[in-house]
Amino acid sequence: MASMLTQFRQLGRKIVAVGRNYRAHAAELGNPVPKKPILFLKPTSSYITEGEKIRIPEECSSLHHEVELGIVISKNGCRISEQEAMNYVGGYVLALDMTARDFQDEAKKKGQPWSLAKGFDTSCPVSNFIDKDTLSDPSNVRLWLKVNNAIKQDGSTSDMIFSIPYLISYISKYFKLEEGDVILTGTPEGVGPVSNGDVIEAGLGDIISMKFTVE
Ligand SMILES: CC(=O)CC(=O)C(=O)O
Ligand SMILES: [Mg+2]
Repeated sequence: MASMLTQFRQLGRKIVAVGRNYRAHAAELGNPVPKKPILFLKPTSSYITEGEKIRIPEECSSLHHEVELGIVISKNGCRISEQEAMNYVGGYVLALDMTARDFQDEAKKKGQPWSLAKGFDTSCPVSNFIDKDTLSDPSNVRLWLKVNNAIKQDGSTSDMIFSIPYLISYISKYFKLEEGDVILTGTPEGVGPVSNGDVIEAGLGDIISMKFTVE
């Protein structure tokens, strides 16, 4: 299991991301609270790990940070029940769902997909793999993020609207989940812009932290 992070990158498995899974984040962007999970995909080419830089996409004028808990799937499954769901979790990663907010706002207005806003190269920085046993209660863990040492996001996964078992079950009704897939579970409030040269530091309680520079 220790090599799972390398493995999921090599497998090139999909990244399924959940939007608006925290009421306060939906409210801060003036979005309604969803009745069902909002899903979108990020390409595996968007992954970066520590040491690599976050690049502002061409013509983007508002690149936002979103800190999220990522679930790493350990085995293939379709139509997984909520009761069985946690048996499909191999571990976790701390992730940033970097978002070109101006692109997303424009896409929303025009009813277009979010692919460019969410899936550009370097839009999915991830931490080292976190073993399942290291995170005993993923439903109640602090998620925090600082920009240039100033705290911007400080939330808890206990505020998720849709639980981890529910998300795994819901997603697997539509997408076959495969070993190495990652589910990004949404961001708490406090999202905001970053600029060239900014240093983003994020953490999951005191279990893991990671640092990325914007360039
Ligand atoms: C408004 C969003 O970008 C949705 C999203 O990604 C989230 O984490 O919430
Ligand atoms: Mg997000």
